[in-house]
Amino acid sequence: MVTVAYLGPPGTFTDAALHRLRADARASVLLADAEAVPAGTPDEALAMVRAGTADYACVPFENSVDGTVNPTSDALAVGDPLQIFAETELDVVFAILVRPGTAADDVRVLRTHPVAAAQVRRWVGMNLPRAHIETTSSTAAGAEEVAAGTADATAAPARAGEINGLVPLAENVADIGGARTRFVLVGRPAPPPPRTGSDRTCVIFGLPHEPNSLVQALTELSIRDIDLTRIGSRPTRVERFTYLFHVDLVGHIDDPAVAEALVALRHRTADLRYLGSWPVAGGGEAGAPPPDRAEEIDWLDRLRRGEDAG
Ligand SMILES: O=C(O)C(=O)C[C@]1(C(=O)O)C=C[C@@H](O)C=C1
Repeated sequence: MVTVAYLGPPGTFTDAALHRLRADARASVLLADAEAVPAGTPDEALAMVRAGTADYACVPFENSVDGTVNPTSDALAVGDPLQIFAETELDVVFAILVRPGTAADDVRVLRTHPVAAAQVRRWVGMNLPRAHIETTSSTAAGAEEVAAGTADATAAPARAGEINGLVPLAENVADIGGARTRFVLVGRPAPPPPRTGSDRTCVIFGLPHEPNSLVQALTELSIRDIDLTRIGSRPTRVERFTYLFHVDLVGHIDDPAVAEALVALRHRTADLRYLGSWPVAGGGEAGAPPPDRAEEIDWLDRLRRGEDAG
């Protein structure tokens, strides 16, 4: 039986993302009849995969308002290598959940996930004037705390309220409309899903403290017309003030341009970690796909065979 760890408890956005992955034709092949096991943090879910107590982990990866989900990125960057096999995206809107009978004026402590807090802070400031926002491990953990009486309110998916016997003070709350979060399905290294023509590849690497090292690494992508969709740096936490670069690019390891760029990046960077190539959510557009160079590769093959290359 396949086991999939996810950022729980039940009722989180990640729980909803896992449901969506189960319904996705490609990801459902990996997740058929999978047993879902809640974990307290992305790190814990990924550690279960590394330890072999789970086959996959479903974790939040990137939010359109708050950016990269750092606890996930940091956990992917160190420890035994892991690989991303699928992604899904969810619209993120919040219900402000309270125990029945709580009025807006009664809310002193609102506890929710830090990424959720970043998306409702303005609304809370305007509508819950006495509330102080504190952070907790997930939105649904916030809902459990409200049910237990250790917080007065949370910002969470409406389903977290149904599960925990809470009621909404407000629904469809979001400081910036149209926010989305991207979630990924992570497993131990294995052949990536086949190239679809609308794929993403993720790498993490270190760079020597030398002039131009970042420019040179990025030039390996730009000269091959490879589109970057996300770049960030995070402290290595090993040596003070040294960083790892996290890069998402458009294309698949089986795209010749991406394969060449990976070889070149491996040469120019330190500790390059390949985090996988996988189809973009919903078969949507990833961005400009890398050129396929089919004509040039054919030309090279003909040269190798000693044929008239033209
Ligand atoms: O706490 C949850 O419900 C989560 O699934 C985590 C998470 C995140 O890390 O971004 C997911 C989506 C929302 O952006 C807020 C929180």
